Amino acid sequence: MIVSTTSSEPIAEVSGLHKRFGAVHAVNDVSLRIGAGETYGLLGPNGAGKTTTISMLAGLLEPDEGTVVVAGTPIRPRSTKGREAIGLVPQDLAIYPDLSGEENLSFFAALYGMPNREASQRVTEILDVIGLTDRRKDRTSKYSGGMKRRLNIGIGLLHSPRLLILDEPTVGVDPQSRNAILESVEALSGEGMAVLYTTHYMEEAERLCDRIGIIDDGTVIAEGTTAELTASIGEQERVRIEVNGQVEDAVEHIRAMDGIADVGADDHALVILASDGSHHLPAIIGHLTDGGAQIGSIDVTRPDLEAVFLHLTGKALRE
Ligand SMILES: Nc1ncnc2c1ncn2[C@@H]1O[C@H](COP(=O)(O)OP(=O)(O)OP(=O)(O)O)[C@@H](O)[C@H]1O
Repeated sequence: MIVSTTSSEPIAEVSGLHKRFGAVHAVNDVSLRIGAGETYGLLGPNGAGKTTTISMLAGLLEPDEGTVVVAGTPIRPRSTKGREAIGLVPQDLAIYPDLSGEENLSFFAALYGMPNREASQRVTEILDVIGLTDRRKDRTSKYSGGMKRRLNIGIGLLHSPRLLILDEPTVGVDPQSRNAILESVEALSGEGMAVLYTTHYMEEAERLCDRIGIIDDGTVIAEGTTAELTASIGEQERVRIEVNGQVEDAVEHIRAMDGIADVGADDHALVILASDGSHHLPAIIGHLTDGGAQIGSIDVTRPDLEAVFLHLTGKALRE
């Protein structure tokens, strides 16, 4: 298994977590570290153990075994110590439909015991981060599902946690809200927040996460950057070039280039496999056009996290 560690100040340190529900070993020896300013993605299908892991990380569920330390403080379910460092945004919404977005945030700020002046400034900041400033006065019963989800994230951010935990925050939200959520996470990470992001959408993990743990059946089966994970399965980039004219003569020439794994041809196209196929494109195109061929479409397919998951488990990430 690839294991990569963060180089920044560790904010979340999870070691050897186990949780069983009867015969189900929901979380089986999960360890991970997340540094300041780092977004860590826990990527896995439904039922893989993501929610159970973060419930233990946030101190809501007692692990059978293992330890959690956040911002230097051990987290234990029966103690509130260290909780102020954690912002947990669960899948379930906890907002009041009769209150506006702004009133919801102010209500939770008061609940956290924030002095009025500090609260009002923080609420303004949060509305900006989650992109709801212009809708702040509307009752949340009028909000779309995505806007409610964004407000839920805002509530998790009120007390300025060092670690923000988001449990599948974009499931069932409209594209505009989805984008707003991804942009908020990028901005928060840029400001130094550690983020744990669970998802079964590989595009989100690829876009947001500095490192990704792939979880299946309660076990993190691989961990690394997207590039490390895709490289680990030894799959190549596939470059398909549509060509008007003869391609057979070019096949041997391209095959002899350094770094080319294989070349195939049919009547109208060359298919080239290489670990860094796009890097070779200029030389390949130069060779083809010098030989009088006309180039049509060029299509580069890179191995992605879906391919990694399939390779490691024999299953598709999405059902
Ligand atoms: N309270 C519980 N009692 C019994 N089994 C549970 C409980 N919570 C979770 N499980 C089981 O543990 C396993 C992991 O569930 P978990 O919710 O952590 O997965 P997940 O990756 O978050 O998936 P999802 O996206 O569906 O929430 C599943 O088999 C689930 O049915």
